[in-house]
Amino acid sequence: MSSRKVLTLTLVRNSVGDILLGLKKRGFGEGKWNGFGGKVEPGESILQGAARELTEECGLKAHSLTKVGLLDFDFIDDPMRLEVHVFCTSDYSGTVIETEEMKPKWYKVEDIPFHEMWLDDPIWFSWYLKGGPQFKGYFLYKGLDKIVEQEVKSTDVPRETTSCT
Ligand SMILES: COc1nc(N)nc2c1ncn2[C@H]1C[C@H](O)[C@@H](COP(=O)(O)OP(=O)(O)OP(=O)(O)O)O1
Repeated sequence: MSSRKVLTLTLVRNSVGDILLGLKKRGFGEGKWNGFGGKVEPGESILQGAARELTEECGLKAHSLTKVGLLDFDFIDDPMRLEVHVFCTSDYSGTVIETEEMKPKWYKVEDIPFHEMWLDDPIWFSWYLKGGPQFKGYFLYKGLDKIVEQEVKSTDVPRETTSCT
């Protein structure tokens, strides 16, 4: 029987359009640049989980978050599906800090280091960057370094911005 883990992933852009990524220092995805996020904890909503993880991992407080997509990840020989809810925000306060989990850095969009990120990132990132309705992606990994099935498509669900206060 299969099971799933619900996670969040938040992409922050500043007033000049740069993207904040974090170098994961430990655990799953260690050594890769990614947005900020993690598991949704019991008793919190997905939005609350996304806001909490953002603060825990880079110090920023999101005032609102925009849901931009959903990514499902399966892994051959592992019954656990990862359901990753993708958010973005430019509505935040605070100072970016390095934490035990992440080393943050601002990137120009044209300099996003896809060669040091998850293999799926270059496939769905353009759906995030171009705006429009929410996207939905599916990836089947063999190990952590090979994708054997992939699909990203647009949904008819508009992006939705929700206040975090
Ligand atoms: C498999 O492909 C993935 N691609 C991308 N782009 N992002 C992924 C992938 N798998 C997981 N993620 C994201 C989802 C989360 O934002 C993090 C993983 O979070 P983590 O497992 O570290 O969750 P935490 O709750 O922070 O974990 P601990 O508190 O146990 O460290 O990566």
